[in-house]
Order: sequence, then structure tokens, then C-alpha cells
Amino acid sequence: MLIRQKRTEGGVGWDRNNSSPRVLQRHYSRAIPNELSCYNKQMETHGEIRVSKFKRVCVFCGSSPGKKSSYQDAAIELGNELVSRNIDLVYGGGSIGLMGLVSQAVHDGGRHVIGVIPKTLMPRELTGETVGEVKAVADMHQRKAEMAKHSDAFIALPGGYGTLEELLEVITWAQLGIHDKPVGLVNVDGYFNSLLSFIDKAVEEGFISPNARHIIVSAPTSKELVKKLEDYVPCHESVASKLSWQMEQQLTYPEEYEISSPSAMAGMDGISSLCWTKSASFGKHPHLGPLTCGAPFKDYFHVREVIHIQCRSYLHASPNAEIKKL
Ligand SMILES: CC(C)=CCNc1ncnc2c1ncn2[C@@H]1O[C@H](COP(=O)(O)O)[C@@H](O)[C@H]1O
Repeated sequence: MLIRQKRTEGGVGWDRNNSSPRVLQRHYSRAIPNELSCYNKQMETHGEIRVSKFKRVCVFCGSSPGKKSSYQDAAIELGNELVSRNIDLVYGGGSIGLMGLVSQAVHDGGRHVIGVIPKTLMPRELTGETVGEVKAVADMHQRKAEMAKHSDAFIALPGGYGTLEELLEVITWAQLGIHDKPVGLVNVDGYFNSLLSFIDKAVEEGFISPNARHIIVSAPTSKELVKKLEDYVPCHESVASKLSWQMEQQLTYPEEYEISSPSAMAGMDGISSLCWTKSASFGKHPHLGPLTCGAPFKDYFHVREVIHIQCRSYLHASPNAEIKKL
């Protein structure tokens, strides 16, 4: 929900832990100086300030610009839309393709930009220069975890495999109840129509529940999409409730876990079930040999990372390749 308010009337803002607006008693310039310093000219003209319930949004998009100029226009438009709502950007880092356009627009508009980039992609000739803050991470898995942790919502623009993978992963996490942050896509010129049709087919065929279908919000323009995301209320039943997930994070995990089947290592579901059921423990895996972890797990992302490291060290190869062989 977007709140419009005359500047002179004091303030209304969002309590991010609460879904209802809260009243800020002091004048804007003292209560929310960052928001004030950056609101755009148009709003200034109308004496309005727009306060979003999102502080930071993560954008997934093509590392290529795409063939049609409408894709590039949409990336710039999304950047401008975030600026107009005083939202900061989290993205995959670099200046190539649509990634470069959206990050430049947000940076030029005076909002903070965080580029989360794996060390292997850091050479400038691979991804170009990142504007704003650069967060270097160990690998692609840690990148996604970091991008998710620092954002209040996710938006996908047109893109290729990387974009689809990132988008589907945050949708899966929402379905599991690992987060309840809104996920949306800007369906520029119907780019995502076939993906949405495929997802509808999966619902028809009984592989996605109708409620989980509603996790994906879509709109043809950034403006409409951000508005829809602001209004989004999760309505799917999650496999593991957010509450139980948060409780798990507070627990100290046993030091030794066993992975009970190759499939438990292969996908998010297996890994997350390790976190919230604690039914499995490292130990001696029938196919993979001994798997141990010296330190207690801290959270879901840590579990995922530890499993990855374990796979690498025991299999001496990419875990995914080895899992496929099993
Ligand atoms: C060596 C090489 C191809 C470098 C490409 N350079 C990249 N630099 C930064 N992030 C990327 C890169 N390629 C893919 N990504 C990640 O995957 C998404 C884009 O992948 P794609 O172009 O849709 O599939 C982005 O959201 C980003 O997080």
C-alpha cells in the first residue's frame, strides 16, 4: 500500500514489522530524513511524499539487454519507480545488460545500491563496474542467500536462465515458508506469458497448489507491479511456517547430521527439511560416506552452505554433478 500525504501535515509511514500504517508524529524532515532528501521532483511539485513499505527491493534481470528496446526501457522505468518510492536496490552486481540499466537508474536517482557479486565474477571484464556498494561473496549460492536476506521484496525483469533460476528459488522459499516477502515479475510485452502458462499447467496437473500460484504477482509495468506488491498478502499454506523457521534459527543444532538420501541433498526441499524437522543428521551416508559438521548450524542459509562445502570436500567435484550420478 502506498501512502500519500501532504508534507505539511506531519507523517504517516510503515512499521515494517506490522502491516498497518503508523503515524510519525514529527515533521518528515526530522522523522525520515533519507526519504525526504530523495523524493522526486514531481512529488515535490504536488507537495506529496510517497512512503513505501519496502526499504530495499531485490531485482533479478538479464545480464543481456535483450533484443527489444522495450526491455531496456522497462529496466530504467523500474529503477525510476524504486527511486520515486524511496526504495533501495539489491541486485547481482555489475553493469552489463538490464542489470546495468536498473542499477544505474537507482544510483542516479540517489538511492542506495548493493551489488552482491561472487568473487569469481568480480573481474571487471566479466560483469563491468558495479555502481554503489559491492558485496563480495564466495559463490552463487551465498549470493542468492545474501540478496534474499537484505531485501523486503523481489522483482524479476526479463532475463535468461540466471533470472529464472533466481526467481523460481525465491518462489520456492516463499512456498516453504522460509520467507513471506512478495515476489513479482514485470511482464514486459508479455515476455513471461509462457512461463505463467506453464505454471498454470502445473496447477491444473496438480503439481502446484492453487494457493501457491498466488505467490507470483505480475503486471505489465513496474508502476502497477510495485503497487500490487505493496498490497500483497500471503495466502498460501507454507510447509514450514515462518514462525517455526524462526524458532529453528534460535535453536542450537546438533553437531552431527546424516543426510538420509541423495534427494535430500539435491534440492531446496531436502535441505530445508534438514533445517526444520531436524530428522536427519550428518553421519555416514550410504552413498557418500561420512559427512560431518564441526560447528552447530546457525540458520537455513548456513545449512545450505555447509552441505555444499561437505559435498565439495567429499566428492571432490560439483555437488550437483555428483548428485545426478547417484
Ligand atoms: C561469465 C559471465 C557469463 C558473466 C555474466 N555476468 C554476470 N554478472 C553478474 N550477475 C550475473 C551474471 N550472469 C548472471 N548473473 C545473475 O543471474 C541473473 C542474470 O542471468 P541471465 O542473464 O538472466 O541468465 C542476474 O540476476 C544475476 O544475479
